Amino acid sequence: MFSFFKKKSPPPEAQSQTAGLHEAALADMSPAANTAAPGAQTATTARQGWMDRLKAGLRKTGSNLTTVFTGTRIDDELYEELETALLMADSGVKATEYLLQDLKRRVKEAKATEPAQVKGLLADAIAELLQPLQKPLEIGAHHPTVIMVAGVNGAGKTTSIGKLTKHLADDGLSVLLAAADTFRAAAKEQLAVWADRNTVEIISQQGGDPAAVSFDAVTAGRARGRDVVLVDTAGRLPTQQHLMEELKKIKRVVQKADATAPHEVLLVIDGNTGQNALAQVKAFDETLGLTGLIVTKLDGTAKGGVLCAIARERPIPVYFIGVGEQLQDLETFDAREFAQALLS
Ligand SMILES: Nc1nc2c(ncn2[C@@H]2O[C@H](COP(=O)(O)OP(=O)(O)OP(=O)(O)O)[C@@H](O)[C@H]2O)c(=O)[nH]1
Repeated sequence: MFSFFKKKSPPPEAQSQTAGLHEAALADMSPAANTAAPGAQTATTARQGWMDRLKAGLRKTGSNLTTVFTGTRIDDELYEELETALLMADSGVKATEYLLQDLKRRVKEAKATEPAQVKGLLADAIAELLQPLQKPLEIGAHHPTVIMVAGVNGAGKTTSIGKLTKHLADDGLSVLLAAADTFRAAAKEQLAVWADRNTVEIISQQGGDPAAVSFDAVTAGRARGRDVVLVDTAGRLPTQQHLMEELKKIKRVVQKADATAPHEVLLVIDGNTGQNALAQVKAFDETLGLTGLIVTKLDGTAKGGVLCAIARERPIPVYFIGVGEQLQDLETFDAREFAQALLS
């Protein structure tokens, strides 16, 4: 299932041999991929299943927004209700103001007369606002690609790493997990369950230093020729200065094992925490320099608008979103799909 990852182009000499595979990989990447390719039908069906789960997951956020359009007139009251609904969805003041202005312009241009049309135009405005967040995770430019994963306690880091590992392994990529969460007793075991399940290796150290575990994992990943090294770090709050310093140290030590690493620094945020998640993005970005986000627990939350706030205030790519605890509940982020699911 290549739709999850964009693989970096191989060098020119290798390109001719792998052209078919590479083209297939890129062709399938888009959710709206051409259905003529072999296996594309299955991919389309899987994506449809995902769209249904996404719609169900975002229902709570979406229902507050869609009720705004049940009236018969496009008037100040409609825009005021919409403003409240966007703020309630944790879109934040900046994104809400931006969306309202953009929407009014679109309504004027389209000469819309029905609230239902305005709903469609809002979906367009949200999709365009979220577009900069849509970017595939690239694997293959480095061997191994080292991905460091951080986040506050309970955001869903370990679960997301497990799901990601499974998807990578399904794509034929070899994965080595670094259990650098040496604080939480069960974290290593939790990763080990995923490692067993996915037949991937895990590097851990009883009560060890997280930076040392990460160093060992990157070194082992290089020596063993693995495609990806995933580093799971312990949960921490951005206000815990010493723990934020520890993250910087892990990053520095990873760089010692491979001067080009980490190639990705991901933050996992719990979508349920709304504006707080935005504050986490800003704080972790300032400490670590984030390259991507994974937004979990968008199922059952009324705060899914936080993605609009992120797009407006700290547009870091959202590689994946999660709408449940099952493996298939983590998928690539698509701006238009998200906007459509929100306003369906
Ligand atoms: N509903 C829902 N639950 C999720 C999702 N992602 C993760 N979870 C659940 O959230 C809980 C915490 O997930 P973990 O992966 O242990 O979180 P963590 O960030 O590794 O936690 P710490 O290591 O304590 O910081 C678990 O019960 C997961 O099953 C999601 O997308 N939706």
